[in-house]
Amino acid sequence: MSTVRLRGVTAGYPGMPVLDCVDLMVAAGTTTAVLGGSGSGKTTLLRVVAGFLAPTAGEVLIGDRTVAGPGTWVPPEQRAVGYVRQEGALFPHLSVAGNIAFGLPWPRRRHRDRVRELLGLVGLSDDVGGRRPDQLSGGQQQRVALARALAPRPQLVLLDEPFSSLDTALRASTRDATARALRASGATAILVTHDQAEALSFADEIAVLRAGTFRQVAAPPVVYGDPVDAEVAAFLGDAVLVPGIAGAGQVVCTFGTLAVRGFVTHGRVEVMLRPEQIRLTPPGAGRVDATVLDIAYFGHDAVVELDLIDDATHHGIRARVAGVAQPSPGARVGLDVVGPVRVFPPT
Ligand SMILES: Nc1ncnc2c1ncn2[C@@H]1O[C@H](COP(=O)(O)OP(=O)(O)OP(=O)(O)O)[C@@H](O)[C@H]1O
Repeated sequence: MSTVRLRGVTAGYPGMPVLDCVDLMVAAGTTTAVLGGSGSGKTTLLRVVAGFLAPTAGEVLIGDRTVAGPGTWVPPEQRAVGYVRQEGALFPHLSVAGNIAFGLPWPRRRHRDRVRELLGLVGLSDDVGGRRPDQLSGGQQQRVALARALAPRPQLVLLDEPFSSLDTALRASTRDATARALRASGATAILVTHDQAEALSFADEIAVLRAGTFRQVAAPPVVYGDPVDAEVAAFLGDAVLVPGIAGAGQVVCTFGTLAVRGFVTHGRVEVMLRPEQIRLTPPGAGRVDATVLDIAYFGHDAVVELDLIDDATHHGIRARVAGVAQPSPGARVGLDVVGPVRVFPPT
């Protein structure tokens, strides 16, 4: 396992700049999820780290070794990096065992014990080894692709949206098996995804990529609870945004006076809270009253759309509540706010 560092990396394609002076540090044995929208440069970043694309500026270090930088270029096959793609890209003519053994150094390709160990590592039984890839489910194929990538004990594993082609149930189980296998192997990993929930649940750190640069790199609870700006907040999940006046650790807004987390700019601000911070009460028993407009029921919880009128201005507010007791559209309810909120300079 190795620490991975990108320092001032700029990269792209002819006439198409993509990454602009990007810095990133992934500590040895940890997983960082690079989260970004379509076309934000996630795959380009992985290609630079793997050695399929040379940066035009900056350097990439894997462990203590510079693998790309001014005057330095280590080809992909000498970087000890495993790569798992969206579709596992298994060799169709080889058995599962043959696919995994393909990832082993040549003299060890006949080592059945290592293949068995790798199957166990990704949560597959021995008898799967004799099957062809087309006799496996999509989730099993992705696990085999991971086993093949882990076979040569790489310093670093790069995962390019490896769960995106799987349905919801298979995605969760394959993701858990992958996380367990990575932890057990001790590999450093970079996962790219555009799925917020996946990034939040899978990684030790999240790096939010927008417009060619990292807007925030931090642990999942920090990027979710303390996003650097309203754009990152909205990218990480549902965000309730209302105007307010801030000062001395608190903010006055349509919900009344609320405690603020983190640094507080004084004066006009945008107040951000998450829908699960809003608790519904009987009318008159909360901080303010609102009218229920609509409810989206998801089983485990429900999202309640509310109309909150403050000083003749209507605010559309979203609350996430437990799925059992929901109000009906048209009902009046009270609203309470749980925990501190975040404030940003007004846009
Ligand atoms: N080979 C290429 N030649 C020219 N432009 C490219 C090439 N590959 C990607 N691009 C462009 O570079 C930008 C970043 O692409 P990249 O594939 O890194 O994005 P991404 O974040 O992985 O997107 P997605 O989530 O849709 O896969 C996009 O605008 C894309 O069109």
